[in-house]
Amino acid sequence: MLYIKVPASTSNLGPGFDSIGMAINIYLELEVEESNEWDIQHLGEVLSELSNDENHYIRKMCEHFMTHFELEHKAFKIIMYSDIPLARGLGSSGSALIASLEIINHFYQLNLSEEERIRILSEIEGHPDNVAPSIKGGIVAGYFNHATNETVTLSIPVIKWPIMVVIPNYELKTEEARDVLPDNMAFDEAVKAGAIGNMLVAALFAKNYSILGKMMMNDLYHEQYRAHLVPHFKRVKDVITDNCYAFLSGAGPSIFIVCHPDYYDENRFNLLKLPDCEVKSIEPDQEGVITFEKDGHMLN
Ligand SMILES: Nc1ncnc2c1ncn2[C@@H]1O[C@H](COP(=O)(O)OP(=O)(O)OP(=O)(O)O)[C@@H](O)[C@H]1O
Ligand SMILES: N[C@@H](CCO)C(=O)O
Repeated sequence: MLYIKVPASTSNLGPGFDSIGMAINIYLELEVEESNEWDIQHLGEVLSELSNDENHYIRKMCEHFMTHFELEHKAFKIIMYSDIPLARGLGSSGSALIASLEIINHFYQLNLSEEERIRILSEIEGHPDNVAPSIKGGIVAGYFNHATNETVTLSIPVIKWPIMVVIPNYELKTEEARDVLPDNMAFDEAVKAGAIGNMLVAALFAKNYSILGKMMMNDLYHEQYRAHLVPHFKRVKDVITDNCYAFLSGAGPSIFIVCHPDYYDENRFNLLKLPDCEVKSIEPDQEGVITFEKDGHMLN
């Protein structure tokens, strides 16, 4: 029996659009074995609405990889549990994609390296900021070069201040949140946006979380275009104090909060009063995806 555990991710960290993400301690777990026919079972609430037919994303991606690598098609029995809410900007599709490639890598003994898996999956997603951190763990900066089909990634020290995520009770599909982005950006605006992103990375390495927070809240690439899709974003910004910083997690609608330790309790309490959302205290996941063979079931 193959066991796979994939962390969720928050991407962009504000101005690191499509290129910086962090793995977090919310997980997708799977038990997988070869079978005569496809059989996908969902445990728990989060995945309960998903179909288990041929349109299931993990099945579709496994079949895609079998064709891509010119492999004889196999079927699998999968039992799956997830705490990663779907279409909330916490990388659920990236985690499912990683699980699919882990299955193929294991059962066909492809021995794909970590870098190779990140490259293959970044090409499918179009950007590495969910899959790279969920594979490597921690915060990862990545660049996917569409022209040469290469990916470069490097790890960055994780944030030491407390973090929370506000998860609204509605979905926002990444596709919809990308459709509202502009096709072009003026040169001077792009220079400013890049400088803010550079300062974000410098602040992470310098562990200067006040500057980090300010940079997180100064994104020019995507938040202004997506804000109308996430009414909770303004409500969150209205209740947090000056030492607490908020950015849109991935494509939204979840909102990520990084908070000075002395102000954490007060801010958490205020956020808990907001209607129609869940507030979770979380931590970075430092391990990334885990895959191993085992006897018997762990999920039931
Ligand atoms: N474990 C899973 N099994 C099957 N399909 C999944 C799974 N997780 C996610 N999906 C599919 O991915 C869709 C959500 O993908 P989408 O890219 O819109 O959001 P996200 O990945 O949660 O957010 P973001 O990319 O902004 O971080 C779900 O509606 C579902 O179809
Ligand atoms: N960087 C991506 C993450 C969502 O997959 C975005 O913001 O659209």
